[in-house]
Amino acid sequence: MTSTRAPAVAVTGLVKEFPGPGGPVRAVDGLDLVVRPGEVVAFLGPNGAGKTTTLDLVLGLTTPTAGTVHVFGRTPARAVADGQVAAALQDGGLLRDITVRETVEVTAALFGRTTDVGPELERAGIAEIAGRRVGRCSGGQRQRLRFAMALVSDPDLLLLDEPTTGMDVRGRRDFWTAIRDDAAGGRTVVFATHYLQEAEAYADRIVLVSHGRVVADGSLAEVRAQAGSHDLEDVFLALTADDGATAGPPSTNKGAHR
Ligand SMILES: Nc1ncnc2c1ncn2[C@@H]1O[C@H](COP(=O)(O)OP(=O)(O)OP(=O)(O)O)[C@@H](O)[C@H]1O
Repeated sequence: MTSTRAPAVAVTGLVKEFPGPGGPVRAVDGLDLVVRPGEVVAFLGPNGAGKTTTLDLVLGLTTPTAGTVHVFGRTPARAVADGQVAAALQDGGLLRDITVRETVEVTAALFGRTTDVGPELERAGIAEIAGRRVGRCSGGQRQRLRFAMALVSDPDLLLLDEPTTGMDVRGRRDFWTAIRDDAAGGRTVVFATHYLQEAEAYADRIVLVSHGRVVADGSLAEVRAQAGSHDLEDVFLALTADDGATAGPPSTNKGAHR
């Protein structure tokens, strides 16, 4: 990891529109966000709020309709190419016919790394299934594999989109222990989740988005105070009250145009 004084993420006036049959769909609608190095930030919001789209923009996977994104003061593309930012995404493509170890080795090779990937396999809790073909891995094991792949470049910033979906109880506990250890070592982590208890337990800061905008941002205590409730679920429901009517079902078109 390298150290730098620029914000880990600096997003200003971010807008992303996708073409839709009834006109453009505004997935991100003027989002501002600054993440400081070393923070662990939970990105919360209802289905369709724009979380994944924002993470994709920070990774440079899509280009903004308007606004700017900087990662450690650089373009996302530059930061990704240098391995300064890495991600474990929900639907990152995996090759079914190679093994878990080979998958991580291929990822490491992309960064010119030839050293053993054993430490990453250990850290992600998949050393014991290193020889298993990806196609035979469970959903939770694939999530762990995506995590191992994200670790190979020793990124300063880790973006995680619903990282523990499909993981069992021990898997979640081990995963968050690894993440907190990383954060203690200086790594910045931004994770999107629907598990509010994970946000409460593991994030330094909570950013709640609704309709592509930030509607609450602060420590758990600050966000609770903003909504006047001690219960994060109540806070979430109060601050996203108008989402249910418009957000519709979980976005099923993820990746369709990406
Ligand atoms: N490639 C795309 N083409 C068209 N619309 C899209 C595309 N990607 C996302 N959208 C739309 O943009 C909005 C935001 O989607 P996004 O996936 O960012 O939400 P999310 O907060 O990650 O949701 P979830 O919690 O369901 O994962 C949704 O209305 C979605 O349907």
